[in-house]
Amino acid sequence: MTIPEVQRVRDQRISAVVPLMSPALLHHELPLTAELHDTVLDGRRQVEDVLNARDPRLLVVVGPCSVHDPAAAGEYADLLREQANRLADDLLIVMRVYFEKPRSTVGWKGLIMDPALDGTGHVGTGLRVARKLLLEIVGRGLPTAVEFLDPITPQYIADTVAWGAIGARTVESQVHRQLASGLSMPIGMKNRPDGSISTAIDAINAAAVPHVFPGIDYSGTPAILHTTGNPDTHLVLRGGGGKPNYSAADVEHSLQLLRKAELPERLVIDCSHGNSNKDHLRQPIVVDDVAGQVADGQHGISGVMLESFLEPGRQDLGGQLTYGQSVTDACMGWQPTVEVLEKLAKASAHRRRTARA
Ligand SMILES: O=C[C@H](O)[C@H](O)COP(=O)(O)O
Ligand SMILES: C=C(OP(=O)(O)O)C(=O)O
Repeated sequence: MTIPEVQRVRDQRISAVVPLMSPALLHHELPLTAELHDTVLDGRRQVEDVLNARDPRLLVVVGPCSVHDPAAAGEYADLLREQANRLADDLLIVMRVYFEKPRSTVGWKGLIMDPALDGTGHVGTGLRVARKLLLEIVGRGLPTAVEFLDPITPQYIADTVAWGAIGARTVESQVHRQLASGLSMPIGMKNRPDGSISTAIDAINAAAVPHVFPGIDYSGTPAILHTTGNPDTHLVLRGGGGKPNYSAADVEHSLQLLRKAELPERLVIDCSHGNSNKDHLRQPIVVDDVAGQVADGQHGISGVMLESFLEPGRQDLGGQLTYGQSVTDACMGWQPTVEVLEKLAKASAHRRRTARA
């Protein structure tokens, strides 16, 4: 085939191809120092210990729905760090530092895909900004959590992450299950947006075993990746299908499904999304219920997820932005977040004390 013939069939809907630095180049520019490396490993070990009941604390994955302004996320991390230290006997606090947003249809896809927030899609800049912020947050001693959405991005940032999620919209995808099987940290599998829990259980089983699939290596070269399987995946209940699924009966039902599938009986409850009907004012109501279950000795609840930022609510992109307010889902403001964390710490302390007695 001549080159013009190839060009008539190839890349017919690609309007531009822009070079992107390799993961190795970005790591060289923004390295994970030996000290930060130990902090990441320690954060992952603590999450694993909570999930495997070697540590009686409650895992709390908390932070903005998405990062759109690294300065505001950094300020939030400073505040959260104080709470993480203060409540460390009872809670293992991990900050949501979410850069990739899966959309139901279309919308802003997060800071990695669109760091200028205007659809220009400077992914190289997005990866650089994301890695820099993750390193800064790890440098404050806070473990970080992200959703892994694109199968290429983990090579650029996953070394900074202590807990990862496969989201409700991708939990049925083989690509994401394969990815989870090779990721180095515990991964939460969310129930599907229609509420299906069995799909997340299938994902846990699929990610637990080795897979072979094409991807890129650290140098950015196409490679066939052979994974070992991830033993630290777990269910995340986020509500769905128009119904919440955080009640004591829902939790018991999910634990039964896990038992039937011969999987560890542990789960995380996302107090936002389908469990709050995306109303940030409902998150504390969900927390009240979940804290009650924990205090009553429900050991199947390993953790909770909260969406929280400096300012309550949400705003649309496009106009003058309010500092510290979410541009995706509505978040609790800072003060209610502190109150909710205290409530969860008390519940966790009570569960630990009564288990010992
Ligand atoms: O967490 C954020 C959103 O719930 C998710 O990205 C889907 O958002 P959308 O339904 O507004 O697209
Ligand atoms: C998109 C998210 O959640 P879900 O996949 O549950 O909708 C999220 O946690 O940001």
